[in-house]
Amino acid sequence: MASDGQKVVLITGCSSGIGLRLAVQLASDPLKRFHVIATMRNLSKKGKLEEAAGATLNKTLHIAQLDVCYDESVTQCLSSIQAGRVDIVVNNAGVGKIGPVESLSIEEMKTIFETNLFGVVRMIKALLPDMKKRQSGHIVVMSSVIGLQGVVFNDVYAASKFAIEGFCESLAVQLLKFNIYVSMIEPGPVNTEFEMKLMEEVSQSEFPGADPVTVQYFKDVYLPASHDIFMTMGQTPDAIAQATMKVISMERPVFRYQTNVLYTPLIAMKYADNTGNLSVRTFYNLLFNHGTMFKISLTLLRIITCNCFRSGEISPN
Ligand SMILES: NC(=O)C1=CN([C@@H]2O[C@H](COP(=O)(O)OP(=O)(O)OC[C@H]3O[C@@H](n4cnc5c(N)ncnc54)[C@H](OP(=O)(O)O)[C@@H]3O)[C@@H](O)[C@H]2O)C=CC1
Ligand SMILES: CC1=C(/C=C/C(C)=C/C=C/C(C)=C/C=O)C(C)(C)CCC1
Repeated sequence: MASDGQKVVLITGCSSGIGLRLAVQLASDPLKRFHVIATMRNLSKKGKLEEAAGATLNKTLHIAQLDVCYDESVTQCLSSIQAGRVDIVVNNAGVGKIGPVESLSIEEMKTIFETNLFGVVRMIKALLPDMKKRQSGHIVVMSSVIGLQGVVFNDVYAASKFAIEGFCESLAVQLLKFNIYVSMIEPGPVNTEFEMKLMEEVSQSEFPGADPVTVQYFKDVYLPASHDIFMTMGQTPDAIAQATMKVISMERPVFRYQTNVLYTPLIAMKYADNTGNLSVRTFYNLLFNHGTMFKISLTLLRIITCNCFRSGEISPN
C-alpha cells in the first residue's frame, strides 16, 4: 500500500534489463518518493529482480504479473492496485527484431507490433480514464532512437517504435488539457539481454526467401558493425534508468528525451536535410565503408550537425 505523498509507479517488463534496473532505482529512492509495482509476464523469472531489490522488496517494490499482450492480464493486475491509482506508468516491455525483410513473415512482424505498439496502447487505454478523472498522471514510454531514425536491417522494429512515437505525439496534446504528461525515453544501444536475444534468434535462421547477397550484407557487414556500435556506444541499463528517473522527477516532464549524446548526430541529420539523402547516404557510408572511416565520420558528423540539435542530454554511460 502506498503511503501518502508517495507516487505509485507501474513498470512493465521488469524481469531483466532496463525495466529491472529502473524498478530497483525508483524503489531505492532515498526520499522514498515512489511505491513501485514492478510487473513481468512470467513470474518464474522474478528471482533476478527479487535479488536486486534487496531490502526494498515488499516495502517500496512490489512484484506483480502483467503481460501487455493480454487484456485480462492488464485488468487483473490493475484490479489488485489500491483504488486502481497509478500516478506514473513506464511502458518498458518491448521486443526487438533484425534481419532481411524477405525472410520475416507478416505473422512475425505482427508479434513485434503486438508488444511494442499495442502493448503500450493497451496500458494507456486501461489507465487513461482514472488519470483523467484525477486530472493527473505521467505516461512514460521506453521508445528508442530507432523510433526517430531507422536503422538498416531493423525495419520492423523501427516501424513499431515509429508507430508508438506517432501515437504518443498525437495523444500528448489533448492529455495536457487533463494535466497528464507523456514522455518518450529514446536510448541508443544499451547493453542488456536485448542484443543477445537478437543474436540468438539470427544464429538459428537460414533466412528463407532472402537472396545470398542480402544475407551476406546482413551477416558479414551489418552484424559486426552493429556489435561494434553496442561495444563503443552502448550505455548501461542503469544509465537509462537514471535518465528515466530524471524525467519522472521533472516538474513539467519533457515529451522526448534521448539518453546518449553520441547518437544525436545520427538523428540530427534527418532535420539537417529534409530530402533524407544525408541520412541515407551517411548510414550507407558508415555501414559499407565501415572500419577506420567509421570513427572519423562519427566525429565529423558531430561537427557537421554543430551540436545545434543537442539539448541537455546526460553524458553517455
Ligand atoms: N537494449 C537496447 O539497446 C535498447 C532497448 N530499448 C527498449 O527498452 C525496453 C527494454 O528492453 P531491454 O531492457 O534492453 O531488453 P530486455 O530484453 O532485457 O527486456 C525486455 C523486457 O520486456 C519484457 N517483455 C517482452 N514482452 C512482454 C510482454 N508481452 N509483456 C510483458 N513484458 C514483456 C521481457 O520479459 P521476458 O523476460 O518475459 O521476455 C523483458 O522483461 C524495450 O522496449 C526496448 O525496445 C530501447 C533502446 C535501446
Ligand atoms: C549507428 C550505426 C549503425 C548501427 C546502429 C545500431 C545497431 C543501433 C541500435 C540501436 C538500438 C538497439 C536501439 C534499440 O531500440 C550501423 C548500421 C551498424 C552502421 C551505421 C551507423
